[in-house]
Amino acid sequence: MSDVKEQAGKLDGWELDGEKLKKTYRFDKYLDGIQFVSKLGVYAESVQHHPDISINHTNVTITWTTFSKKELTEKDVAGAKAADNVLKA
Ligand SMILES: C[C@H](O)[C@H](O)[C@H]1CNC2=NC(N)=NC(=O)C2=N1
Repeated sequence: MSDVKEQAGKLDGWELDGEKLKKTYRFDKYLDGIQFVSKLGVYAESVQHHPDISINHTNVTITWTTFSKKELTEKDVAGAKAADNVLKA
């Protein structure tokens, strides 16, 4: 297994699915999820690496992959960590 995937496998609550890293965050309130997405969007712009985001009422699913390379990269692992940190901030 690649180094990146080994790192990905150690992340809390993140599911490794092929070349994708996925996690669903569940919020009590709809606008809490929206605020989380907004903050993560600021991060994504700052590093020019953007996750797929699916909002289903109070559940927000974040999927990281590097589409230009069609594979999981260190940027995706960093993005997953950043998403968890955004939640704590
Ligand atoms: C030019 C720009 O940096 C690229 O198009 C970036 C933008 N954000 C990106 N985000 C992700 N997830 N994968 C990419 O390959 C990617 N490419």
